Amino acid sequence: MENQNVIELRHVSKSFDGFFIEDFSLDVKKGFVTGFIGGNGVGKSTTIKMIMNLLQPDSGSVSVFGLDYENHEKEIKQRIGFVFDESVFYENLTLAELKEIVKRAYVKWDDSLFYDYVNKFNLPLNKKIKTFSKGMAIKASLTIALSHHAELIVMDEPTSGLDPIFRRELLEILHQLLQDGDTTIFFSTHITTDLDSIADYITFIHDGEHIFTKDLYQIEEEYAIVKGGLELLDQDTEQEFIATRKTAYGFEALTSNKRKAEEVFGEMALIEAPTLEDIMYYTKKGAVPHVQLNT
Ligand SMILES: Nc1ncnc2c1ncn2[C@@H]1O[C@H](COP(=O)(O)OP(=O)(O)OP(=O)(O)O)[C@@H](O)[C@H]1O
Repeated sequence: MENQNVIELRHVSKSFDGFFIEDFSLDVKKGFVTGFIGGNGVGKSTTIKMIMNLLQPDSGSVSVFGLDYENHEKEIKQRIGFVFDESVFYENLTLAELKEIVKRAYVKWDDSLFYDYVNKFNLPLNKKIKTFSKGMAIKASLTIALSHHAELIVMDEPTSGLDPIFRRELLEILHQLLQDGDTTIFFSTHITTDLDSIADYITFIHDGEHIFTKDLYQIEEEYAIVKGGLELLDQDTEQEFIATRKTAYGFEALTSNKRKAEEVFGEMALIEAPTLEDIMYYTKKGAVPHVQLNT
């Protein structure tokens, strides 16, 4: 049977001075959208660079389409469209000139698709790329990435620096790509609300550690924000929470065991669905176990 994971990281470690990813494993499922979330400096770009072979792990393995980079780099790169935040384009070129260079690298390059996106994004073909605004540069990067019928689209914060209208357009384009069949999309973002409408799975990384990959439904089933009076808190009940925030009026806390919280607190507390931002916020605060946030 064909492997249903397009990306597999196995026990990957990578360290920089003062930062490390250790024993990081990850599966990205074929044909789905996986949103990659986490705070600033937790290792998202580093992970994406390892997926793209722009950085090599110190140990562990990375495979894409079931292939390793050591023996299959060309084949893997043919099948990926990559969009990233930093401009590594040849900035003195125009988009038309850049296209002529890039198209030679891709067997499945499609000029008509390229011009469709250029028109859709209203991009100038004959202006130097260095004169592009940040949004235009991301649109240009996206245009290049989408013009060679890639099976996997990897994007490092594609929506950062984009206005809300284009962000919505981008999500629509991604929806269309998905309808065409087997395309897999993996992208990092800080704008977690973008994920509600498009992501099937969420991968959450914190301080170089893979906290979870879950589908949105599973997150809703397992995680909850619990709100109640301070009298409900004691050592035992607090153990249930990832982190607790106390105010003069009561507490608010995140649990990853919603059912247990319902059993323990019943009608005495409010039990609500958390946002992805809530999960990120409390996980960061709870990195020291059972931390109390007195605000
Ligand atoms: N080439 C490098 N040399 C040294 N340190 C690096 C290098 N690349 C990344 N780092 C460090 O690794 C850590 C993780 O960085 P990374 O860019 O992966 O985070 P991120 O999750 O993408 O953050 P952000 O959301 O802010 O872009 C940071 O502390 C960063 O300074």
